[in-house]
Amino acid sequence: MVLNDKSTGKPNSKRHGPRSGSERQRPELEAKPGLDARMAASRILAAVIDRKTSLDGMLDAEHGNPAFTALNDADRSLVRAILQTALRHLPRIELILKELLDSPLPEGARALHHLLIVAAAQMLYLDIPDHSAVDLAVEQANRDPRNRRFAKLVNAILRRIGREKQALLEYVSDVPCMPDWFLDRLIDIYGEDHALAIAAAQLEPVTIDLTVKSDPETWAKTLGGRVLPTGTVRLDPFKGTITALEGFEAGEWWVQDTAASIPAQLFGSLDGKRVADLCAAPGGKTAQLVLAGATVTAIEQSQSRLRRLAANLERLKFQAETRCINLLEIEDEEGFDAILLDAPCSSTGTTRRHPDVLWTKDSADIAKLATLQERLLRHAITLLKKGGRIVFSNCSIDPIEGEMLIDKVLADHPDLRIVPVEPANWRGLEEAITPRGEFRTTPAMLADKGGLDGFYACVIAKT
Ligand SMILES: C[S@@+](CC[C@H](N)C(=O)[O-])C[C@H]1O[C@@H](n2cnc3c(N)ncnc32)[C@H](O)[C@@H]1O
Repeated sequence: MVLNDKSTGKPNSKRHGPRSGSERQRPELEAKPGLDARMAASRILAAVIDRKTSLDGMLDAEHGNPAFTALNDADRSLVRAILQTALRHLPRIELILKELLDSPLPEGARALHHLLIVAAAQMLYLDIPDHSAVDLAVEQANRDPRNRRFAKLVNAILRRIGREKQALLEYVSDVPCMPDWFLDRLIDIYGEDHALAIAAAQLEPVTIDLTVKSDPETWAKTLGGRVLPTGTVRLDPFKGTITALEGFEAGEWWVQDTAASIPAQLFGSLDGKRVADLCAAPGGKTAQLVLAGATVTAIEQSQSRLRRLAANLERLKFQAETRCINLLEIEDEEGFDAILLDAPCSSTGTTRRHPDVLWTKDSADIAKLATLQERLLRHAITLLKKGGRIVFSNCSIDPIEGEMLIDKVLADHPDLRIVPVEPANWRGLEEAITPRGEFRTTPAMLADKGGLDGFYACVIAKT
C-alpha cells in the first residue's frame, strides 16, 4: 500500500475562476442512470451530518426528502443501502480519505466531502463496480459548481481506493465506528472490551425478528428461522419482502426486535387487567399486551403514528382503545392495573438499524431526553393503582436514561420498589439481567445468535 504516496492529483486551480463559454455548453443535463441516486445520497448525507436531521424521516416513501421521493424503487433501495453503509462506517471512510488526500479538503467543502464519502462507501463496502462509482462521482462533481474544480481530484482519489482497496480496508479495520464522545461514554459505562464489542456489533448485518401470536417453533420451521430465548422467531439471513411471507396477511406475527419484545413480557399474564400503553405507536408492545389478555388503552401523542398503530392492530385482528393525547395530560382516578411506559429516548441501542443516531445526537440531547423521561415516568406513576406494576423501558444504552433515572424516581417514592426479573425465566439471556434485577441488553449480547438491540427495562411495583 502506498498511503503516503502523494500522487493523488491536485485541485485544478485553473478552473477556479469564471467558467468559459465552452464549459457552459457541456451537455450537463444528459440523463445518466444512477446519477440521481448518488446526488440524492450526498444531499441526504449532508442533512444527517451537517444539519443533524434523522434519516428515517428523509427516507419516508411519501413525505421524505424530495430528492429521495423522486426516485424509482430500485434507486430508493440503493440510496438507503449507500446511506446506511456510509453512516455505519463513517470514521473508517473519513480516515481513508484523510490518508489519501495531500492536504485536508478546503474549509467548507462539505459537498465535496459528502460526494467522496458516498462514492467510497460504495467501493469499499458495497458490491458496486468501482468504475461505475468513480464515473458517477466525477460526473456528479462536474455538475455541481461547488465541486467542478475538484473533479480531477475526485477521480484520482477514487481510483486509488479502487486499486488499494484491500490494504485500505485492512488499515482501518480496527477503527471503532462511533464518534469519540460516544465511545468514551461507553468505555466509562461498560469498560473498554464491552464498549468495543458494541462498536463492532453495530457493523454486523441486522436480522429480521418476528413476534408470533403462538407456536414459535412451528413458525420458525415454516419461515426457515430459529427461536431465540425471548420466544422471538429470527430470520437470519433474510432477503426478500416481509409482507410476502406466510402469516403476514393472516396477521399471525409482527416484526419486532427481540430486545424490544422483552418489556411487555415482564408483566406475565395480564388476563382481565386494565393496562395503559403510554407511548404506544407503532404498537409492537400494544399487540403483546393484548395477546397477554389485557384490556389495553394505547396512548400516543402523534396522530400519524397512532394511525400506523391502528393499521397494525387491524392486520393482527387485535383490539385496543386508542387515544391521541399527550400522556402528561391524562388523569385516571380509577388507576390502571398495569402500565407500560416505553419512553421516547436517544435510541442509542438501535444503531445497528439506525446508524444516523450517533451522528445526529450528542450528550446534551441524551441528558434532555432523560429529563423528559423522568417527567413522563413521574406522571405515569400517578396513573397506577396501588398494587399495580409499571414497566419502564427504552432503547437507549445510556444509564442516565435507565438505571440512574429509576434511582432518582425511587428515591422520592417509598411506595415503589423494583421487582427483580427472574434469571431462571430467561435462559440464554442471564448476562442481560443486572444485579438488582433490571433488563439491560446491549448490541454486543447474544452475539452467537446474531445480536440484539440495546434496551433497558425495569419492573416497578406500587404498594
Ligand atoms: C419508543 S416509541 C414507542 C414504541 C412503541 N412502544 C412500540 O413498541 O411500538 C415512543 C413513542 O412515544 C410517543 N410519545 C412521546 N412523547 C409522548 C407523550 N408525552 N405522550 C404520548 N406519547 C408520546 C412518540 O410519538 C413515539 O411514538
